[in-house]
Amino acid sequence: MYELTDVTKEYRRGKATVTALDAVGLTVPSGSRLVIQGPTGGGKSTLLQLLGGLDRASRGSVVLDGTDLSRLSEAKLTRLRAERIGFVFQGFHLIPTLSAQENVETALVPLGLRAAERRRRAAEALDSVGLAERAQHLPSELSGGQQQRVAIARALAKHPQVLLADEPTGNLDEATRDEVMDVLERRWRELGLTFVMVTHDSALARRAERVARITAGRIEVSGPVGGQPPSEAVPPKGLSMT
Ligand SMILES: Nc1ncnc2c1ncn2[C@@H]1O[C@H](COP(=O)(O)OP(=O)(O)OP(=O)(O)O)[C@@H](O)[C@H]1O
Repeated sequence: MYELTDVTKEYRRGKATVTALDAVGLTVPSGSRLVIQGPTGGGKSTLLQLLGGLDRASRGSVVLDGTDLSRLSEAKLTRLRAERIGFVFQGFHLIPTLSAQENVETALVPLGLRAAERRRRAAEALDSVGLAERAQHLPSELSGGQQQRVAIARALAKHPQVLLADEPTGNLDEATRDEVMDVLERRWRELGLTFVMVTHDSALARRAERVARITAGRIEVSGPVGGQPPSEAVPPKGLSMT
């Protein structure tokens, strides 16, 4: 569970100070989904970076399961990110010279797992997003939707508690967008992840239980605080998508 209290983030731009987040308070219960929307420059990506420990708040606290991310040493923050937080971005950020399997394995290197265990987990993660048969393909041999599914497998192979996605369908056409969103939703429910996603897409936001709107650094949240996924909507495990 995330608990944010009075979180302010300021950036220096020359002599000017930009307030990207302004005294934000927010709770995201474990296992729930929150979609973040708002106008460009409102502070959405900044909030996601603070949730992911990629940056630190200027003031206030960002607490994940009792740990204040703004107070952790750099080494502990790096470790926490590697173990507990999966990221998916708009540009898939796959390494072009590595196969899908090798791309997923890279996320497991910081965990100190043996090579055989890395291979097993990466294969399992690719299978879970319907790409078992594409494991040996290079990113250039995969469609955009398949590349994003590799990126999702890479984010989830470490078995994180939290999945953070910044415009994960922003580079995809409508049909592919739904395919990728279906995979994200299914894995969120099956794994009981805490799932926070930034999107401009109102159709995707309508699927969410809670939506936060950030405008000029101020946040407004609509929907129930609990926001647990409805259990009857859980699709069958092992659903295959190729
Ligand atoms: N590294 C930085 N240095 C200086 N200013 C920054 C930096 N990152 C973000 N900002 C500023 O902080 C504000 C919030 O930016 P942020 O990227 O969080 O907005 P956003 O809602 O994600 O926008 P978009 O929808 O365009 O991605 C903007 O005014 C932006 O210019």
